[in-house]
Amino acid sequence: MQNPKIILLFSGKRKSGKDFICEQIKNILKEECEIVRISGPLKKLYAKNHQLDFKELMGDGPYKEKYRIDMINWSDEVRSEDPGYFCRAACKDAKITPVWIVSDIRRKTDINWFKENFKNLCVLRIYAETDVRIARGYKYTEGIDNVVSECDLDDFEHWDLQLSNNNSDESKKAVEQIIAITSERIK
Ligand SMILES: Nc1ncnc2c1ncn2[C@@H]1O[C@H](COP(=O)(O)OP(=O)(O)OP(=O)(O)O)[C@@H](O)[C@H]1O
Repeated sequence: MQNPKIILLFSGKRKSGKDFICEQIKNILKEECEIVRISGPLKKLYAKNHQLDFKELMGDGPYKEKYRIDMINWSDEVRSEDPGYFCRAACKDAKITPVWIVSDIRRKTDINWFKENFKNLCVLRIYAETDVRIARGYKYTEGIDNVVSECDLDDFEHWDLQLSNNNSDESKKAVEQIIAITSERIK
C-alpha cells in the first residue's frame, strides 16, 4: 500500500475537541489508522530552534499555551517560504495505514496541499459552543484567536461532515458518523 485509502482532515476552533474525537476514532480503528499531527514536525523544529521541551509542547496544558503565539508567528514565516512544509513533513514521518486521521488542519493551504497530493479526502469540521470551550480551558487571546491560523477556515464551505461536540452524546454520534463514512468510502 503506497498511500492511505482515506484521509480524514479535522479542523475546529480551539478546544472544540478535535484531539478528543480523533483519539476516540483511533480507539475504534486501532492499527487500521494512524493519527497524523501537522503540529508534530512544527513543534519539533520549533522546540529544537528554541531549546524547548517537545513533549510538553505536544500536550494540551499551559506549556503549549505559553508558546502558542510565538509558535504561530514563527511557523507563518516558514510557511511564507513553503506553504506545504509542515504537511509534507508530517506525512513523510507517518506510517502508511488504511486510514489517516489528520487532527489539526488550520488553513485552506493545508487542505489544498492534501488535495494536490492525495485522493479520497474527507474534510471535517468539529464545533462546540463557546461556553463549552471555555469550560475546557479556552480563553480568548489576541494574537491567537483573531489570526489566520485560527480563523482561515471559518469561511470554508466545502466540508464533507460538520459535527457538534458539546457533550458525550454528541461526541458518540460524531464518532459513529465518522466511522460509517470511513467504512463506506474504503469498501
Ligand atoms: N465530548 C467530550 N467529552 C468530554 N471531554 C471532552 C469532549 N471533547 C473534548 N473534551 C476535553 O476538552 C479538552 C479539549 O479538547 P481537545 O484537546 O480535544 O481540543 P482541541 O480542539 O484539540 O484543542 P486545541 O485546538 O487547543 O488543540 C480536553 O481536555 C478533552 O479531553
